[in-house]
Amino acid sequence: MPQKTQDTPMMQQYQAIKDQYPDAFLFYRIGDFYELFNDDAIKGAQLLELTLTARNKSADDPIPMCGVPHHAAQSYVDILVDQGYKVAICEQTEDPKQAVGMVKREVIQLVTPGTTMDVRPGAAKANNYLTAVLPKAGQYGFAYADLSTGELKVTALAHRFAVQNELAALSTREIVVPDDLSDEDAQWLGQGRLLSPQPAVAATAEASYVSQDLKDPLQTAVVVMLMQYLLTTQKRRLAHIQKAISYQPSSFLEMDQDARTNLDILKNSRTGRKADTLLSILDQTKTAMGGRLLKQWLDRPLLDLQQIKARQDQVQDLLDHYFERSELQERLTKVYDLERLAGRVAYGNVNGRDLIQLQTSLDQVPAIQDIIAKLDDGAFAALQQQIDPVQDVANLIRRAIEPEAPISITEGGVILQGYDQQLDTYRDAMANSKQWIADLEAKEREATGIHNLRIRYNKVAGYYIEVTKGNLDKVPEGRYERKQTLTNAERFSTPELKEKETLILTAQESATALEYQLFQDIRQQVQQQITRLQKLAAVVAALDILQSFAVVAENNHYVRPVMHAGSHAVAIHGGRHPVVEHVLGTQQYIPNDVIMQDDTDMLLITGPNMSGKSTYMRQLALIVIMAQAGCFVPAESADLPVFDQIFTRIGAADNLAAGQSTFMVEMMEANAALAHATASSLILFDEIGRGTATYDGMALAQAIIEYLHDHVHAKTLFSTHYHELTSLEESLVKLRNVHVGAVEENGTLVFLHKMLPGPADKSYGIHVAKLAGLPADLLARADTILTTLEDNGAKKAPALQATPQVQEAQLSLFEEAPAAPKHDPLLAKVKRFDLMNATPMDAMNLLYDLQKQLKKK
Ligand SMILES: Nc1ncnc2c1ncn2[C@@H]1O[C@H](COP(=O)(O)OP(=O)(O)OP(=O)(O)O)[C@@H](O)[C@H]1O
Repeated sequence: MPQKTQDTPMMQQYQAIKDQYPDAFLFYRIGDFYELFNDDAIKGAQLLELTLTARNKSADDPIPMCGVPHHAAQSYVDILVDQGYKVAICEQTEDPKQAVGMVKREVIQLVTPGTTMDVRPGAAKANNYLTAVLPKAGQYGFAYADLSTGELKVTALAHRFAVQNELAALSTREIVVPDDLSDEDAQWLGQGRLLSPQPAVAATAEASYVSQDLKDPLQTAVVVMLMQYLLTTQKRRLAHIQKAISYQPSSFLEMDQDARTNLDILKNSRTGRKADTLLSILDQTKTAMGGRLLKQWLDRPLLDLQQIKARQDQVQDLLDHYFERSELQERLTKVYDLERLAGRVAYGNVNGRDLIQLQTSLDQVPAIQDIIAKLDDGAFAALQQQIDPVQDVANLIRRAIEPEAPISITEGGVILQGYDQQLDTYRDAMANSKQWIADLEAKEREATGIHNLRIRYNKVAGYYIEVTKGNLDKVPEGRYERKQTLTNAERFSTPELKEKETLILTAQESATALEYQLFQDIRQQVQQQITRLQKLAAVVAALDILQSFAVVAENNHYVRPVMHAGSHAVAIHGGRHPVVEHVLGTQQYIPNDVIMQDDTDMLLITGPNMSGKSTYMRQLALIVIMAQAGCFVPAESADLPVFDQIFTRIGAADNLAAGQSTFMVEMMEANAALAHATASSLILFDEIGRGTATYDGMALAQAIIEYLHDHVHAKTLFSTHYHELTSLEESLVKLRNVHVGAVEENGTLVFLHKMLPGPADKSYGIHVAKLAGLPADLLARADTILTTLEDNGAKKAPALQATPQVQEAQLSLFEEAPAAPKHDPLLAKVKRFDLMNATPMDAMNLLYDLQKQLKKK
């Protein structure tokens, strides 16, 4: 009976390996291909658009199969990992020629979304963070690492909300979790992310090393868990992973997930791309490291006043020194990605060209030091001291590595002449022998009188003397040994030529082997210095950001904000939204003040849609973030406190996919602010309550305003279209009304995008309807209803204490239908008005009149 296909030795080996990686695609190497089998093949063929074939097609049990050529495998792996899958790379670990029976195979690496080292263009300026979350006794150990740069950070978080904020900040795609994670935790952690369970195992030497500075057992445990996962997937020593640094999210300006999305800091919330974000405006960095660090600075702005001022001093200094700044930029453009080069050195996949890039980068450092020395040493003294130029590594590479080194490190040509005596001896032997052969050719030509006699080399025949057919009669008898006959020529050898050939070939083989060994040795030496290289990379990255801030400040006319402690007062004059200003052009953008001294905690912003309320609110938050990141800000002047947190509820963010209604999300976000904000926080609430029926929405909005005003005291911008809320200014001492100005020009309403004191004129809505071309009698009817409503008591928001009158007002507030109007001379005037024959301007005049008289009342 024929053997079943699934039972062949190869398929048995395949299955044994596959069983160890049930949740990964197994790329199984056969010759020049990686093959996928069974379910992997069916799914893989679909995802990778490959042709699905079968192994042993004619058998009863053909096996589904598809494959990719090994040299193109990387891009296929990237596609799968991009979509959130894992890929196990299984190689042949012995030479098939030497194998007895089945060729040995082993998985050499498990590529996962959180561990992939994406080398595609554009990926350089982004970190790929693998996160680990370890819940224990109501707390969460939280660690993250970037495998390509070796960065490793850890913290302990007290609640889910904080974990979610951190996950959002890091845009993490994969979370390592304990293998006994509860279903409930798996549910919320796993939303849109891959969860990779890791069994608890004793810490290896590497895991102990990276966690050795940590004091908190939970933080140690989560770092060990993360490191063990890295070691199991990468299957090699990871010398470049840095010792874990413990941090507290609360030592930076914290932003909730909604704030990060809504403020378009790193990603545009509509497009998901970098264009039209704060990052895109501020990123004039020259190095990939600077680009990555800038994201971190914007993600985690500072709280420490001294640190903020220190950055500002440096930016100012670079602004004042134009020539030094240009020189610095020029140097920085020649610095390659030191962090990732260091990572590749540790990883063992560095080649000669990478080392040359490392040297070129290090060659810039002494010049950079000179430039900094010319700047104000007050601002740069600390940074200057931190620079270790690591010139020993640069010198080693300069002495050892061929500047035009080939990509391969196994075929020679990588190590420079003069670096190693033994290598030089081999090379001399090769060179001398080649000269000897050239001399032999001349000698033989003379001896035989064959002018076109040639000595040549090819891989199959080795060195040989070639004589064309016509000259064969001149070949000396006995001394030449026939090797090969061609149509037009004969090839010969001589004993002395054979001897030289052996000498040359062994010298070449020895030289190549020695070169490889020397290269590994140099790599080892560089690897010893990885920590120093990583430190240098961090300083260069910071310098790069500072010059970027200076360039942006100069080009965009930003000013240095004055930062103060001890009060939460805000005074921004002529503030601008950095991104909208960029999109509209400076000419088009209308600057606005934000003045909230100690007597004001809240600005209640009224104004119609599209008038610029959200832009105004976002503008404040972005100026705060920029200031606390150390950057200058788009304003004529800015005097700011240091905020501890930013909360936002802006726009119609819906989370329907997660099964929550828009209004529920709105309330949850509002709640996050109410629960966690302090007097040092900034809150932006845009039209809270509009997600539900008018009256309960308005009631909630008012209650939220009152709560924030009385209990939280955070600086708050609250925009609303409930005009009634503007009367709260009378009862809440720290609330001020502001509105967006508008003028009527030639019968149309034009928004000025200018914030002005006081509440908005409430009939804007009807004006806008008029602009939209609604019928005149409909508009007139709306006018009438408006007056009726207003008169009916819905005009004023209920006061704080529920006196009998107020209770009455509250009741009428919740009545659905307007009651009949009472007698009033103003109403009489409206009644008399001849709507059908009035111009829009007449209507405006009437309204103006009515309002004036009402205000007098
Ligand atoms: N200060 C400004 N100067 C110039 N144009 C502005 C300014 N502020 C806003 N705009 C323009 O007005 C448009 C609408 O602004 P924004 O979205 O802030 O309005 P809004 O009042 O919040 O509207 P909605 O209530 O519909 O969200 C913006 O896209 C921008 O083009």
